[in-house]
Amino acid sequence: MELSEIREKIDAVDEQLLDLFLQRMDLSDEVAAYKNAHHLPILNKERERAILAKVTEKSGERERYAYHLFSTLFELARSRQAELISAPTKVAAQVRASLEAGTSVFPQTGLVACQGVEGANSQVACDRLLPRGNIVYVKTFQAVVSAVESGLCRFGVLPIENSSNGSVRAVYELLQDHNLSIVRSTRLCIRHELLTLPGVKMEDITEIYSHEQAIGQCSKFLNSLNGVRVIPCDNTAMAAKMVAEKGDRHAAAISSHPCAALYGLTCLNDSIQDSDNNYTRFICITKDPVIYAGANRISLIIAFDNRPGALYEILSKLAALDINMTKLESCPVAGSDFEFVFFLELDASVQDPSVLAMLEEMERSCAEFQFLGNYAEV
Ligand SMILES: C=C(O[C@@H]1C=C(C(=O)O)C=C[C@H]1O)C(=O)O
Repeated sequence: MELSEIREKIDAVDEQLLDLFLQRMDLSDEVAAYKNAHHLPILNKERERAILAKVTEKSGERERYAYHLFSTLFELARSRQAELISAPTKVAAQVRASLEAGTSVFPQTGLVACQGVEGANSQVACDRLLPRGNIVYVKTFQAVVSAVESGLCRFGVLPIENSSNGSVRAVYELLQDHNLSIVRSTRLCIRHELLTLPGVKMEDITEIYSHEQAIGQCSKFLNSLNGVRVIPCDNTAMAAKMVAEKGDRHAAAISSHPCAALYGLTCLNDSIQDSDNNYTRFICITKDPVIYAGANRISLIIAFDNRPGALYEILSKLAALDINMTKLESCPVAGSDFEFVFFLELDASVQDPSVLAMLEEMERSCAEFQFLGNYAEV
């Protein structure tokens, strides 16, 4: 048979398939109405198992394809039924409320909580995220969160991931434990310099201070040194400030370029990071779940019940809507028996009703679902 002839036949089968699929979905809608009237649950595992047994028996050597097709049909029927009869989910209701409040333009001014001191990478990020904001410096990531939660600052800026070191776990943990929204993000190219008091030579150094993230990003340089103690501190700019204030000629700081001039230090080596493509993403957080105009990125934290295909179901929904996933990272839950949560980022906007419907479906099917925000990267 010619290819064109075979394809004609496939077209005819597809037409029947589509017709039958729509008929099946109509019947499933009727089942939904019945279940609603009789207070029955949507999922009926026994019925699904019985259908699968019949289908696989009739499909011979192609049983696994038939199994997969019918499992997908059930999944579609159940998600349509949930759409018809379930109350809106918590997150979807909250997102709709944010949208109904009207999307506003990102504010130009306001107090911003920033971890560190002048010259910190977070400060450069603050200037990028809110060029006309007023910075309030605090000591820790937790203090940034508290400043925003208490209303002291309208905004807070935190590092969320680095291209060499991955996610900043401490920040994700704070986002999991507090009800905050991401309203903007930005990406900075980070260079690390080795700063000392003027006149200090490499061989004089016995102690190097910096933030844990920076230490991780300069591991090759640090491993090449002998007899040097590496001491983590709160912030790269604080490390520079400390070396300057102590006046210790055996100490050095891993810090950013502006800190040399800011704290009267000299640069001994102007590029000690493992990779020259070293980027850190920073987020701007608020207390209220606001979605500003131009939002095109969604951040989520989700967890599944431990069952086959759970992650696949989520990914297939994204693929069906042609949504690009820019991040998928699994993170072990501390103190659990190998349970994981997933950090997800999507190129999508909740202004698109099909995206919002998909998030609602995800919320229904996931054991844990946290919507961190829909925002623009600047
Ligand atoms: C359609 C129904 O609801 C769900 C979907 C099923 C299906 O698509 O065949 C089967 C059982 C239920 O989990 C039903 O209960 O019959």
